[in-house]
Amino acid sequence: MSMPILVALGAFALLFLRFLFTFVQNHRFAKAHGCQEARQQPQFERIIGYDSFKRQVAMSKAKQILPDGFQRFEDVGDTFSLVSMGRKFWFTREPENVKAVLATNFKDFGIGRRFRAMGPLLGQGIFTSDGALWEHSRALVRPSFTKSQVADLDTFETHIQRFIEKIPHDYSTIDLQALFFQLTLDSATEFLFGESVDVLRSPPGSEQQLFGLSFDYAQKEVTQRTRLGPFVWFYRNKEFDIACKRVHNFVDKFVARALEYRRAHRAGETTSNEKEKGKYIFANELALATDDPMQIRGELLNILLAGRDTTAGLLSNTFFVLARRPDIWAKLQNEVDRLEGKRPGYETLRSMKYLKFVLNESLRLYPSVPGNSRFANKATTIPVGGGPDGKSPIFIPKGGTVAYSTYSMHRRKDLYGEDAEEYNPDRWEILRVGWEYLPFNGGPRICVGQQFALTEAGYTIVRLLQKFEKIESRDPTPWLENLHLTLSSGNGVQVALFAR
Ligand code: HEM
Repeated sequence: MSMPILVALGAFALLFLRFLFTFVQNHRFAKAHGCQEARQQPQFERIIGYDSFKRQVAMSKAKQILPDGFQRFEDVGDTFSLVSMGRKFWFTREPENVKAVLATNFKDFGIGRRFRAMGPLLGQGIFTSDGALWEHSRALVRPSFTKSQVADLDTFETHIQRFIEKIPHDYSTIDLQALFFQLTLDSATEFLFGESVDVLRSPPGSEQQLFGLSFDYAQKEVTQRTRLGPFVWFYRNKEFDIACKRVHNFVDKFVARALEYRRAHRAGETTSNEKEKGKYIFANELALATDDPMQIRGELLNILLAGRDTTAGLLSNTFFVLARRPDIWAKLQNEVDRLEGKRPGYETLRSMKYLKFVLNESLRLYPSVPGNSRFANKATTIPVGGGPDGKSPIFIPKGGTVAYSTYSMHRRKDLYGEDAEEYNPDRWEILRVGWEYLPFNGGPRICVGQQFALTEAGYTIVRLLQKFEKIESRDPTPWLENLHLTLSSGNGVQVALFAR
């Protein structure tokens, strides 16, 4: 036998032995933990699982990924496995499983190769990193989200006024969703960079507008890159590269300013930038903690991505419903009118009960992040879903993916009652929730911007209801999903608003 054949046979034998060893080890581990198999999504075959991939693509085109996923849970069970493009997934909408993945067994799971798809746009930062890098990012970013920093409503008011100026006074139709995305870009950049890109006012073709368009484009491409998995290495798109470059060049000016702030701060000087504004600037605070320009840029873009579309989606989905539900609009207006036209502060917003119910209910039926997944770093388990009664733990091998659907969990009738799919803010009068309600995630990676988002969304709703008497839907179609990394309304929010 020739040498190359001997080497090949040796390698094959080693691989086989390794496979056998892992198989026996996994089997023992699963048995010791009382694990049983999860239910299986019926499939044509479970080796490649092409049917599953095809269904996903078709549902995405029809804007039906979320209802289709919900129906699968209804048909197969609250936890099931399926194979798609050669990879096995465990899908779940069981609060106990989600809690295990995000909190109890947090160290057993990671975010996988998020950086691979998102790195070219976002770089390394809190959202794209794992392990020690993530811990470092989280520690860097966390102090910037205290109450005093997220409650800068004076600055936000200027953006709201620019937003209101864009609403026609002749009752003609406007897509509020497009405006909400501009509003949240303006306010997020103000908080992060110390200077808003002001897309609500900047002229077409301006540097600010180009930044907004490039960021939007690159973000959509990131969704596409995420779907491609390891095949992303073979995927080239020049426009994406140009968009990333534009975004980086734009942000780097603010990074340089922040580093100048650091130098001045250390020298005991005040920069003209800080003197002028005298306000909290996230980039500057980061620069006090690190002088690495790539890390500052990365964290800024990570937070822009995590915070901007999510809040715009929440506002859009809420106004989509409000335009069709005069009863809810009237109740909300009743509460808003108790302010007698005054601008609400942070504490006032927190005390507005019905406003809170409306936000809770929007995030229940239309969670801005409707699904997510985690990847096992080592052999582990999730507590329920195995065996014929679905009560046994399930074994998850190293590299296995657990995908959880917040959208489907939030619509379970056994958790929320027979009217689970109805928009009813009043349910929050008595509803007490734990892991079955998870719009902001849970465990160590819980959303850092939760209070920021709820304050901004609540303030926007109050100011719009103070300005407008009535809202009218100009779109007869039912709600459809617009699902990229986050969720918004597929047909936008086509309405007319009637000033008081
Ligand atoms: C309605 C609005 C929002 C919703 C529903 C929301 C939801 C979420 C969810 C579900 C996650 C977990 C993602 C994951 O682990 O894969 C998350 C993470 C995060 N969110 Fe939010 N978010 C919102 C607004 C914001 C805002 C306004 C900011 C900042 C200004 C923000 C900053 C972050 C950051 C930095 C993370 C990553 C945390 C980490 O990995 O440690 N979010 N958010």
